[in-house]
Amino acid sequence: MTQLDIVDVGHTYTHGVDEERWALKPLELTFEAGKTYALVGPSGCGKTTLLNILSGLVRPSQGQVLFDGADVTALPTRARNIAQVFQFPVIYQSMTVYENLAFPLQCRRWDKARIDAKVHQVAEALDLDDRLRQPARRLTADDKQLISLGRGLVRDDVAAVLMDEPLTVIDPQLKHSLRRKIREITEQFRPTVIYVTHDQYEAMSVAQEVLVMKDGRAMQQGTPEQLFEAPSSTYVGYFVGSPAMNFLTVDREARGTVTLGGRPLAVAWDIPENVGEAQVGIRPEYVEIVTEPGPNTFPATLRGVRDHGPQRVLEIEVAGQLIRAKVPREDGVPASEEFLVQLPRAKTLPYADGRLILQS
Ligand SMILES: Nc1ncnc2c1ncn2[C@@H]1O[C@H](COP(=O)(O)OP(=O)(O)OP(=O)(O)O)[C@@H](O)[C@H]1O
Repeated sequence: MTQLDIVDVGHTYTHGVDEERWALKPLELTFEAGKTYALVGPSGCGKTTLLNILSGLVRPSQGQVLFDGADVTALPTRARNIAQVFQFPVIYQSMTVYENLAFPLQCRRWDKARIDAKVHQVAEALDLDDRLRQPARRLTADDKQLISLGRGLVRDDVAAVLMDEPLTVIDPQLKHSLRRKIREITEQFRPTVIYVTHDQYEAMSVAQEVLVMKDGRAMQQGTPEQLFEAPSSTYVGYFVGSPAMNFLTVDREARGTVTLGGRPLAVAWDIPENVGEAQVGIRPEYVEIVTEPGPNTFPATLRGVRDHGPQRVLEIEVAGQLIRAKVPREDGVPASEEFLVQLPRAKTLPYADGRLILQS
């Protein structure tokens, strides 16, 4: 496993356009050895461009790519010792599962006994050990994707495993178990993994660190918990979490205090006076339905109810603005359309001009 560094790397597919229009604006990133990272963002945000720069398929317009400190920017893909898992499983159809897993090791001239031990170790982790003698073409798409991943894992010296939307062709009911399996085996084998997806739920469930991208820029990198608890921008707050984070426009009063619909609102930390348009963000999971008035309680009106798996999402109007509360389904629906909500102070974060105000 290898650390990958992106040093001032930027890319444009069209020469001569100004940097604002580059597919990837110059950025610095470190992918630590042995960790799984997800690159997530909407279509066209630059995820594949970044992945292709790491694999060597695209030579960046500027900057350097370092593998354990060595400059690989000019090296082609085959010289980078990476494993790739694509949207569609790429396996040797005419070979058995065993032969597919053994092939990269035969190319490296490992001896038979060592190959055999390694193939069995990886096949067991992938739950494919009972199908080693089967032709690989007979396997289902999710098992074929596991073989693609396994072919990277058998190589102890692989620098990184790059995965590009690997669940695209997987049946929805199998996606959940394949996500879990990928997480388990990357934790066991600890390769450096860069996993591209446009699905924030997939990113949060597979990766230890998630990089949220927008318009060729890295918006925030952090653990799933950091992105959930403290999105650095309203964009990340909307993009990560389901339903999205609530953002409410508030009024600033003297000495950094704020009001919502004319009532005082205590926020996690103070808002300096010199910031732009102020909002507060609160996750639907933290909005509470209460019966007694108290700190940070506001009159609310129920506007809609949606079921969300074992949870229920209440659409609520507070101070003329629509927010969502996510509550356990067994809690039922408030008896009256008019009730009180509480926005717990510690979970109510201040934003100005779309950016989280940093705690001073
Ligand atoms: N070969 C290319 N030639 C010209 N422009 C390209 C090329 N590949 C990508 N782009 C452009 O670069 C930008 C980033 O594209 P990229 O494919 O990296 O985004 P993405 O986040 O991976 O999107 P998707 O999820 O749709 O694949 C987009 O505006 C896209 O149109």
